Amino acid sequence: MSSIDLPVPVQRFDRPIVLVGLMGVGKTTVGRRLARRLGWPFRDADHEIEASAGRSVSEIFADFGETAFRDGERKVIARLLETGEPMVLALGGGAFVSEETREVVKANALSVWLRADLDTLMERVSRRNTRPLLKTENPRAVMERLMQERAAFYSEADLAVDTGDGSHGRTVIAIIDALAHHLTQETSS
Ligand SMILES: Nc1ncnc2c1ncn2[C@@H]1O[C@H](COP(=O)(O)OP(=O)(O)OP(=O)(O)O)[C@@H](O)[C@H]1O
Ligand SMILES: O=C(O)C1=C[C@@H](O)[C@@H](O)[C@H](O)C1
Ligand SMILES: [Mg+2]
Repeated sequence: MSSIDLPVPVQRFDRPIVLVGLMGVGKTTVGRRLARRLGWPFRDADHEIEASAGRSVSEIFADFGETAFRDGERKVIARLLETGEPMVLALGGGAFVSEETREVVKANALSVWLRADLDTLMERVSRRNTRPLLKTENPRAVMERLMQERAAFYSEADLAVDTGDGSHGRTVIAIIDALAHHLTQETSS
């Protein structure tokens, strides 16, 4: 499929698209596919921090602490979005909690909150043991708490898309449909 098959408002859209949401919801894997579908570059805030620190996210948490990770996260996201280049950018799960990051995203990009229920999230995060916040006795309780604490921040995103229990491909289509709808409403208002 080429970009010509995309809805016209989406073909014309040229601002960065930022994916937000909880760990395991699909920001990285869906974001990469969405970028491919749009013919745009894909960036992932976690991967950018890892590349600049020369360490994994878990190692950064262990060696420098969460506060240092959050500082680096804010800087990386601001630097990526300052360029104004069209890209799909997957944020780390906690990045949108920062007011500074929410402001940078609002000024430079369109944001999409990817959602899933607790059971789906726990099933998805169980596939890889790379998330320092979930290396605890009761990761489900941590996820449930983060879900409650962060909902108000995520709800500031421009769009919300349920990832359901379907495939990555279906989520990409749902994002493109929601974007087309949003852009059509924006131009008619
Ligand atoms: N829509 C989907 N349907 C089915 N499986 C999915 C879907 N989205 C993501 N997954 C799977 O869930 C797992 C977690 O996805 P991913 O790593 O993209 O999450 P993330 O939001 O980037 O998490 P983190 O915030 O920890 O980086 C992966 O195994 C991925 O293949
Ligand atoms: O939800 C979070 O706070 C996190 C999500 C991941 O993407 C990483 O940024 C890190 O593991 C922290
Ligand atoms: Mg990710």
